[in-house]
Amino acid sequence: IVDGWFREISHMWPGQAMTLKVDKILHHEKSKYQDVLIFDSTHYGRVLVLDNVIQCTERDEFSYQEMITHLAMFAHPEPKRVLVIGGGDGGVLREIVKHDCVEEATLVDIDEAVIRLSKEYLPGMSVGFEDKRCKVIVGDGFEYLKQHTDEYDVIITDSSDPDGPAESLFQASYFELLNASLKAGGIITTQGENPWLHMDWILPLRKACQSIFPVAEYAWTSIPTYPSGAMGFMVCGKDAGRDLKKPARTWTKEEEDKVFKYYSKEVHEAAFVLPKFAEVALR
Ligand SMILES: NCCCN[C@H]1CC[C@H](N)CC1
Repeated sequence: IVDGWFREISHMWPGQAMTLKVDKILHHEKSKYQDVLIFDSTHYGRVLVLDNVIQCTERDEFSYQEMITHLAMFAHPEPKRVLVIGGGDGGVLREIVKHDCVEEATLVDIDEAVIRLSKEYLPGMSVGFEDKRCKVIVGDGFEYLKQHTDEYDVIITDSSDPDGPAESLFQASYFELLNASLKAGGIITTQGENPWLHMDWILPLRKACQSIFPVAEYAWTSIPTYPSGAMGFMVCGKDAGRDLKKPARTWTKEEEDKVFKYYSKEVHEAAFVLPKFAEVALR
C-alpha cells in the first residue's frame, strides 16, 4: 500500500494494475499457504486480498459469485448434491443455498485462515456457511475429489489464480477428477481467467476440457475489480446433448428480482456470446 492506495501489481497481468484507495487496514497475516490482507476501501467496501491479488470486494463480488454458481445450477435440471472447491469466503455457498432443490452443499478449501477471516470480516459472504445444508472441510480439493467419485450433480471450482495454492486446479488431471466426481448429468464451472489477458492459459484449459467432457463451453462476466474488468468461466457437462448455454430451468422475473443482482435467464445466455477475438481463438 503506497500513499494510501492498494496496488494489485502482478506478473500475471504485466504493465497494468488495479488500485483501490484504502480507508482502513483491518487485518494482515501470513497463513500456512498465503498472505491474507483485509481492508476497507473508500469506494468498493471491504476487500479480501490473497498474495497481493484481489479475491473479492463487497461492491462487485455478486457478479462473480452469482455467475460461477448459477451458470451451473440453472443448467442442471435438479442439482441436489453440490461441491465447492475453494470458495473459502462463503459467497458461492450463499448462492447455492438459494436453490430449494439442494439437499447438501460441501465446501473444501485448503486455507482455514480464509474461512476464519471471512466469518470475522465479510459477513455478507460468510453468511453462506450458516445454512444447515452446508458442510465445510479444510483440505486439498484435489485430494478430496480422488475419494469422492460419482457423487455430485454440480462442482464449482472457485479458486485463486494458477500462481499459488490453486496451481493444481488448472491441470488437465484436475478436470479428469472433476469428471469422475460428477454423477450422470453433472455440470462443473471453474474460474476461467480473462480473454483480454490470459488466452495462453484459457486455450489449454479449454482443450483439456474438450478432451474430457462431451460439452465444454466458455462464458464471462463483467466485474470491475478483477484484472481488465472481466472474469471467464469454463462450463462443462458430463453428458453429451446438454446445451449448457441455456438454462435447463428458469425462475420468473419476480423470483429472480428477489434474489439476484446479476444473474438472469437472459444474462445466462448472453454470457456465452464472446467477442470475435475470443470466439475465434476458442473455436
Ligand atoms: N470467491 C473469490 C473469488 C476468487 N476468484 C478470483 C478470480 C480472479 C483472480 N485474479 C483472483 C481470484
